[in-house]
Amino acid sequence: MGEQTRTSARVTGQRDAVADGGTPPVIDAAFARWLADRAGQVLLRVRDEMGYADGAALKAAGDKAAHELLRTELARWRPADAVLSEEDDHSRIAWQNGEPAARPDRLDASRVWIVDPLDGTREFSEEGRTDWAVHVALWTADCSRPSCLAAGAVAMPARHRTLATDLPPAYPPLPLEAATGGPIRIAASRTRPPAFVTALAEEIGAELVPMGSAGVKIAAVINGEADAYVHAGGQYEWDSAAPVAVASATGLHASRIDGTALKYNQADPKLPDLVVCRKDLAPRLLAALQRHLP
Ligand SMILES: Nc1ncnc2c1ncn2[C@@H]1O[C@H](COP(=O)(O)O)[C@@H](OP(=O)(O)O)[C@H]1O
Ligand SMILES: [Mg+2]
Repeated sequence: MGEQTRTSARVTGQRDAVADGGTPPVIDAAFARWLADRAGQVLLRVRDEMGYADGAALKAAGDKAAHELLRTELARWRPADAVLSEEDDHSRIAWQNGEPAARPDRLDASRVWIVDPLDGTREFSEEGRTDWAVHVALWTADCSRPSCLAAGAVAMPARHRTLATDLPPAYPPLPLEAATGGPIRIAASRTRPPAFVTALAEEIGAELVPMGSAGVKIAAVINGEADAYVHAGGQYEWDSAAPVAVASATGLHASRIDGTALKYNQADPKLPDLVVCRKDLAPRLLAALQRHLP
């Protein structure tokens, strides 16, 4: 290939890249933000184009469009990395007698992107609701960060806000009421709050703040709109990986509700419970949780 051909191929390639959203950042955390934002733009377009008359169709179309965008861009820009996506049937494990029937390749990979193309799917399908998100996290085998999450981004497109580990938000301010032992605010599922969270809130005199999406709830703790997010009874790695990466980078506490570490890229992607809260609240909350473990 002559230099002129090479140059024009480079220019054409650059034009194509710009048309599709440009060349992404090289740094993983900035790439995670870029990717989550791009999927968020796709989701806003799907909402605009379809409207809200058929909620089930809107949910399915949103899940599919965001998943395809993430899969395509990860294959294009991070081809050597493995992916665990909520919407990817192949990434789910078939179990035989309590063992994985086939070991997924990601268990031997050194870098795995754990993505939830649309978290808060129900809220996405309801007109006017902004509590839904795109999650993009990077798990690495070298495990230099909490829970081995090297990078993460949570895009909240309908709020025009993205939180990511490249520019972790400042540690949230300590509200005077909470600092002096007053009521704390616990973000909880608006549609299926675990029964024990209600009991826990009563015991410690906390107020429950209902909202959709695990990512949006953890973002609420990061932003200081809530003091904690407590969940139990079922969830998967993709529901929490990205927001936990950002919360940890911000300086918040994140663990299982029994206080043990959150582990990602496990054979079984179920990760049924977690607590994210300000560090100063963690001892009080974990002690109360011990009395309410489901
Ligand atoms: N008991 C449960 N079992 C499995 N997933 C659950 C769950 N409770 C919540 N989730 C998942 O956690 C995310 C946040 O839920 P909620 O808004 O109710 O707090 C949702 O993700 P998706 O929207 O990606 O499915 C939801 O499906
Ligand atoms: Mg989810």
